[in-house]
Amino acid sequence: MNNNKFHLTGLVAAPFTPFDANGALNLAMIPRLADHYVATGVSGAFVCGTTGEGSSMSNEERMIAAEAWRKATAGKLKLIVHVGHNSLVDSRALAAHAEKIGAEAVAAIAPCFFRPGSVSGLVDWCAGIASAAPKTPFYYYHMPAMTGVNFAMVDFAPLAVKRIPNFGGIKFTHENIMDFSSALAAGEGGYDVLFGRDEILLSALVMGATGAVGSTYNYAAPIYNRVIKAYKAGDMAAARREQLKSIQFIEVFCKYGGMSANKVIMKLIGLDCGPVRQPLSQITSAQEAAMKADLERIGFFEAVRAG
Ligand SMILES: CC(=O)N[C@H](C=O)[C@@H](O)[C@H](O)[C@H](O)CO
Ligand SMILES: CC(=O)C(=O)O
Repeated sequence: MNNNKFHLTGLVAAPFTPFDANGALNLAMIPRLADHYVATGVSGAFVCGTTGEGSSMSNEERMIAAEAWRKATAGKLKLIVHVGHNSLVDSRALAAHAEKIGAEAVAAIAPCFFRPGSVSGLVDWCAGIASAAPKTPFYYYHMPAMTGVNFAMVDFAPLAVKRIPNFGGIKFTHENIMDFSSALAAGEGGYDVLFGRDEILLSALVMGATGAVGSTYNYAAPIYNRVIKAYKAGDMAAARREQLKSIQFIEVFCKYGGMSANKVIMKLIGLDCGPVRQPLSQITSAQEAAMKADLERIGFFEAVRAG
C-alpha cells in the first residue's frame, strides 16, 4: 500500500460545467453550485470530468474553470480536478496547473483513441500524468463503458502503488462490484476506491465503500445521505427505499436523453447550468416538460430537498 495520508470520503459531486446560452463558460454560477453542495451535505467537487464535459472544453477553459472552482470551494469542499486527455502533454499541463492552484487531488481517465494495450501500459500512462503534479494525490478514473479500457482494478492498483508515489486511488465507475470489492480489500485502506455508479451506491457500501463520486450528487445528495445514514444504522429497509428513489429518477432522465437531460435537472431545481456542448444535443422543451412531470409524479423534488 502507498503511504497516502489523503482520503476522499462521503459524497463528491461531479459538477455540470455551467455554460451561457452561447455555450461560453458561465463562471458566475460556480460559487452558487459550491454553496448548494455545502448546504446539501456534499464533501467535494470532481470538476471537468464526464459530467463536467471536460473533454468538450479547451485546456485553457479547463484551467479557467478549475481556478474558479478552487476559489469557490477553498476551505469548504475538497477539489479534485479531472485532467484526463488523449494527449499526455495536455494532461500533464492540466495536472501541473491543478497542483499550482492547490487542488486536493487530480484524476485522469484512460486515453480512449489510442488505448494502452496492458495494465502496465495504463499504469505508465498514469505515472506520466501523476509526475506532473508530484505533491498532489492522483486518482485513476476507471470508466470502461466510455473508454473501452477495461483492465481489472485489482491488477492495476498494486502496480500503481509501486510506480506512482502520489497514487491516491481509483474512481471506479463500473457495475463490476466484484472488481470494486477486490481492489478495495487489496488496498487495506492504503488508497481510496471511490464508487461511481450512484444507482447502486448501497451495494458498494455493503462492500466497504467510504467515498463516492457522482453526477446525481449535484442535486440528490439528501437522498444518498439518507441511504448512508440508514445503512450505518443497520436499517436496510430504509436504505433500500432511498436507493430505489435514486434508481427511479435516474431511469427518468435516462429516458429523456441521458446526460443532456441530467443537466436540465439543475435548471428544474433553480441552478440552471445552461446547455450541453456538442457533440451532446440539448433536449427539447417538450422533453423537459415531460421529464419535470415524471419527476413530480415520483416525488423527486420533495425527496431532494435538503434537511
Ligand atoms: C458516466 C457517468 O456520468 N457516470 C457518473 C460517474 O462516474 C455517474 O454518477 C452516473 O452519472 C450516475 O451513476 C447515473 O447513471
Ligand atoms: C460522475 C463523474 O465522476 C464524472 O462525471 O466525471
